[in-house]
Amino acid sequence: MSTAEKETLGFQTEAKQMLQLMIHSMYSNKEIFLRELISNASDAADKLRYEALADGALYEDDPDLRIRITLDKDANTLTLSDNGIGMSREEVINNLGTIARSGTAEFLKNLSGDGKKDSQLIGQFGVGFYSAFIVAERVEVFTRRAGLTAADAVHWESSGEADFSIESCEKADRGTTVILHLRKEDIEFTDDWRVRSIIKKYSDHISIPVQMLENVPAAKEGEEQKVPEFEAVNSATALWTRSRSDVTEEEYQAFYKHVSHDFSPALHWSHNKVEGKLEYTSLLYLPGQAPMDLWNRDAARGLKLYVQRTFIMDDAEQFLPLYLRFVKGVIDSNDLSLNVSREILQQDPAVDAMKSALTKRVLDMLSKLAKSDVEKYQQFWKAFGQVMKEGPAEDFSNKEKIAKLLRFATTHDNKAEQTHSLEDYVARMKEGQTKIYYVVGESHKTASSSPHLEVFRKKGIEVLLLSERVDDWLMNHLAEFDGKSFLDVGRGDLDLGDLEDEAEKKAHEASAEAHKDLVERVNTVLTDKVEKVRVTSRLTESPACLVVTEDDMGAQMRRMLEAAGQALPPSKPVFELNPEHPLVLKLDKETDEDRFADLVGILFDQAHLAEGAQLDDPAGYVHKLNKLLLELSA
Ligand SMILES: Nc1ncnc2c1ncn2[C@@H]1O[C@H](COP(=O)(O)OP(=O)(O)OP(=O)(O)O)[C@@H](O)[C@H]1O
Repeated sequence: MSTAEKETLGFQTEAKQMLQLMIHSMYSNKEIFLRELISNASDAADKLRYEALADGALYEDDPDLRIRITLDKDANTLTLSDNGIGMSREEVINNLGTIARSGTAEFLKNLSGDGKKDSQLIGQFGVGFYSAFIVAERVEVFTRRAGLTAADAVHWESSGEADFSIESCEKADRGTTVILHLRKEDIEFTDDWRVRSIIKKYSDHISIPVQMLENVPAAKEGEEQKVPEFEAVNSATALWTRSRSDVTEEEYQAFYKHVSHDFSPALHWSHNKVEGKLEYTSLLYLPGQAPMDLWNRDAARGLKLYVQRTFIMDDAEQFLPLYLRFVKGVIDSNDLSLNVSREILQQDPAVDAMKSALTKRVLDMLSKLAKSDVEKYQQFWKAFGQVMKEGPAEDFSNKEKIAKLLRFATTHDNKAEQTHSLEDYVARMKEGQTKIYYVVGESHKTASSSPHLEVFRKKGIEVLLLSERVDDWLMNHLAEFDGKSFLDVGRGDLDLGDLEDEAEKKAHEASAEAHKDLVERVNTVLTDKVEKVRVTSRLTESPACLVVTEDDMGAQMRRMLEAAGQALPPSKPVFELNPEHPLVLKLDKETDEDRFADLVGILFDQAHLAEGAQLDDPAGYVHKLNKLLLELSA
């Protein structure tokens, strides 16, 4: 087929669904389409400037980059035209033909049908160009890539339903023109005043002029009518180059939406000019919500990099560590060369120095926020706490700082929300307590009802309740806080240090001695399954529990690695019995060895269940239990 012929191509199935959803959920905030289109045009100008660094001819005698918006009340159209990089035919198909990106199916599953919530989600997913269909029943794009000939231009058209068409056309000037054929009910977007106010509201920070035709008064009799010229509607200076005191909160928020493609407002930001050995400006934002792809480690991340006001690249991930991948923003450096590449960034010592300064900047911003606005900090922690927990392993030098930013659920209030800092914990430590105790469970419920907590509850000692996958990993790297080491209460011998008095220690030794025979009998039954059996003082209500040996990995870590398909050496737990418990007392008196073995088996399996573990032989457990129940009722 010759490229001049008109070709009609279909959107993917999911794409249709996305478009419909977007049109319906954005009806209360229609005007954002203009922000999205201006944002794309501004990115196109940035890209042209960047490519022109290597090939000045791309400017084609038209170096003044700008965006123009024209309105036609009669035709009911809004036209947005830029002289940026433009698109080739292939780029048009790739960029405007695939609404559905990776994760669309997953995303669609998350929708609730509640317009307000869904519109937030759609924003998070990023609708970009397609937001044009919120107000337009038909959209046409005429585009020519810089460097190609006028005959290489492309005309794209769609009514946002099943398909779009694409054909070759002539376009003398480089760049992209988007024509929105507005719906009847959206005629307001041909109103000059209305459109100007939207530009001021959302796009004032765009660094190139967004122009509209000036309003000229009708000529008086005998005078010549003045022809209107294009004039800039926005202030057209890169926002980060302005001084902090000159930028309003609304402007910072509008700029955030431009750099992050996030529809919801930023939570907080930090804007700084650094002078001295290294000279750069940074504007770093904390998003208010986690993006869809936060857990995809290959997803785009990092800052927009500018060198001396010239856009160089999106997603410059070299300037922040992975655990701060949620931070969005801009860095503008005076020290890097304009033809810097990702490879060069990786080797440049100036980049390392900037990375450590920016990391410190983000951690300081977080610690200030935690002090000044607890509610906002909690919102941050809810969205990004799990990512922050990767910090101590990745960034050893800032371990102490990160540790102060961590928040935990604890037995202080037993709530699932992670609201307690380690500093709070330390301040509440008992006299004589030298360790920070924690328990790890599959869920908050399992952790908070773990039998290992019984003695701690009795003594009023606070324990951190950990239940996220990353927690075991975090604890392995944290090791200590404020000179106090962390101790997993489900691991090794119970070590209460000075929290246990002499009399208690003596009583425990005496009990161990008194139950030597019982321990030996239980050991014989479980011999292949346990490392060891012993009596315990950590239980007050449960008859028995499992303990991980000192040098074994935690049960949670083990389950995680096994789920990932790793073959692990078998591990055997220590089985601890509560000698005060009526069931254990009964066990001690049991003379029938078969029944004794069944009862031991049940206690052993129950100890697994209390940990949230799966039983190796659930049917065997049920069988043993039913047998005992029948004997009981006989
Ligand atoms: N005016 C334009 N000039 C050149 N390319 C454009 C223009 N508008 C859109 N594009 C291309 O189309 C792509 C898709 O645009 P779209 O707005 O849908 O997504 P995006 O800007 O990449 O991300 P987001 O959806 O988060 O806004 C852009 O990445 C860009 O390559």
